[in-house]
Amino acid sequence: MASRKKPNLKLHVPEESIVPVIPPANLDTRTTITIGDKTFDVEADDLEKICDLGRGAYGIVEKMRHIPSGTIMAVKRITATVNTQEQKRLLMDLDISMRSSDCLYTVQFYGALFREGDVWICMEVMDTSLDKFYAKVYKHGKSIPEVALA
Ligand SMILES: Nc1ncnc2c1ncn2[C@@H]1O[C@H](COP(=O)(O)OP(=O)(O)OP(=O)(O)O)[C@@H](O)[C@H]1O
Repeated sequence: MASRKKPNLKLHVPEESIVPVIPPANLDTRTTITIGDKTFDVEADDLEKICDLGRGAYGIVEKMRHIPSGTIMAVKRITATVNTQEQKRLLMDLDISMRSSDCLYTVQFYGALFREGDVWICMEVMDTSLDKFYAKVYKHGKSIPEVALA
């Protein structure tokens, strides 16, 4: 069998861009968001749903407009029940979002807030996601290069 050269799929993330962030112990019903040079307060009541973006194992993701500023964002809504496993999962999700907020290869995390027991994670909207894009690529008989997938 011919030997295949292993592709270099390592992503190079500069050390200084990895900033450890501790998830907030008390999420509030509002959060302060900074996008570029604009900073504003976001309250769940100021967010209106535009459409559904998708559904994950622990929450639904919706495209929303922050009415006062006109900012469009993706909001992942996770129902916080008393189930500790779910709480853990939720905090892990938040933690990952926050930790990776400076990574070039992930969406920008804007902030999180509590809404009637649910946690809303606000983030940058992607043009598409791998699950949707992959289906299009496959339909056209194409493939995604491994380096892009990595
Ligand atoms: N920032 C975003 N912009 C656009 N679409 C998004 C965004 N985040 C999630 N989605 C869409 O919503 C779907 C569900 O997202 P979610 O993060 O909940 O999925 P998951 O990682 O597959 O699930 P889970 O983390 O619950 O196991 C995604 O597959 C994607 O299609």
